[in-house]
Amino acid sequence: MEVGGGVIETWLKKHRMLYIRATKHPLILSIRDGTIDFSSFKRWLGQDYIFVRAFVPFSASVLLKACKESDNSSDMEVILGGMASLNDEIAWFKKEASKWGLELSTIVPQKVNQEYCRFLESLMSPQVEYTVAITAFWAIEAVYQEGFALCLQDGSKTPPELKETCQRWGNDGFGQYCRSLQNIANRHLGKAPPDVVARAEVALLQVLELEVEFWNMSQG
Ligand SMILES: Cc1ncc(CO)c(N)n1
Repeated sequence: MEVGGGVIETWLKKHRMLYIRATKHPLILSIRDGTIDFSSFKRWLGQDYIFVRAFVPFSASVLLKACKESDNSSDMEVILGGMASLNDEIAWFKKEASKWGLELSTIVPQKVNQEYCRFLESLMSPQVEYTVAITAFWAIEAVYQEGFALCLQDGSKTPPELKETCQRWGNDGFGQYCRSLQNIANRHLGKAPPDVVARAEVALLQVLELEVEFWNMSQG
């Protein structure tokens, strides 16, 4: 509702090309036009399960920072809601993997995935400000929401086997959650000192670049 006119919107305009590379990646477009190679999807599924497991402690660290550093108690509730759906998401990955005949325990994280997980770990440090961490947190969720929502639009030819995956991140509820995160990030960016704002922008760019590489990796 408040979304618009904040620091985030300025950054999305400034870094539009990179944002589009992350949200309209050829792999996402191939899901939407139905030409996706299922072996790419399976590679993505296995790697993303590992990523999501690393995303859980990162989310917990953002929650902890919100409790310590935010002046608004609703921040904690929004982040907690996201964590609750992560619980469901992990169960979903297990079910989906068995559907595709993937043995999750045998999956080895690829280099890009390791890098992304290390980046999350670096943001978990207590020295990283809440404003920086929540900006990265928002970006990680928003890229998936925007990408997968594209695959659900009218006229998309998403294969029926992949509809559920697209629904998971592309649904309206997840979209609303991302807008809440965006509002939170904007509110904190609006009152943060310039050095913190600069670090949040760097974190956003790192997320977008890692997201592009994550899709590239999945495409093989
Ligand atoms: C790589 C990646 N980025 C973002 C999300 C969630 O938004 C995810 N599950 N995986």
